[in-house]
Amino acid sequence: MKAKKILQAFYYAGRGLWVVAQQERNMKIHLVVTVAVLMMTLYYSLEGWELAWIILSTFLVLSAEMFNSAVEAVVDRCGEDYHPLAALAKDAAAGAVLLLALQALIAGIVVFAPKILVLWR
Ligand SMILES: Nc1ncnc2c1ncn2[C@@H]1O[C@H](COP(=O)(O)OP(=O)(O)OP(=O)(O)O)[C@@H](O)[C@H]1O
Repeated sequence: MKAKKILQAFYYAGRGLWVVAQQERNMKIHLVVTVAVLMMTLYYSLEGWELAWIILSTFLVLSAEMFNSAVEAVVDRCGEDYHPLAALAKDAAAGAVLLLALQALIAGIVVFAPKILVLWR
């Protein structure tokens, strides 16, 4: 009985990932970037700490986008009419994604830029 509940929770979580990946344009962009970063990670041999930063940054951005989609859905469920609090909720959630995307960009530059520059020299 308990095992069934746990499996069900995984199913709902997986369904959430699947639906957001299918419906949200920004999540599709994040996933394309994730595949590109994965390919770069396989191409360049990364140190343990570099790999840890890339994996952490990637998962943080994807998770933030999931939360952003959740906030958007809840706000839209509350009503379509304009409300400053609805704007604040959506803008703040989008801001969180932006902050983590910037952090991921910086981590990507710190890790990959030296390796790419070596190839150009
Ligand atoms: N009900 C609302 N009341 C006030 N402002 C809103 C409302 N809905 C959306 N907005 C404003 O419009 C912006 C864009 O909202 P929208 O729901 O289109 O999200 P989005 O970021 O474009 O996401 P997506 O297009 O991926 O669903 C919000 O960040 C917010 O500033």
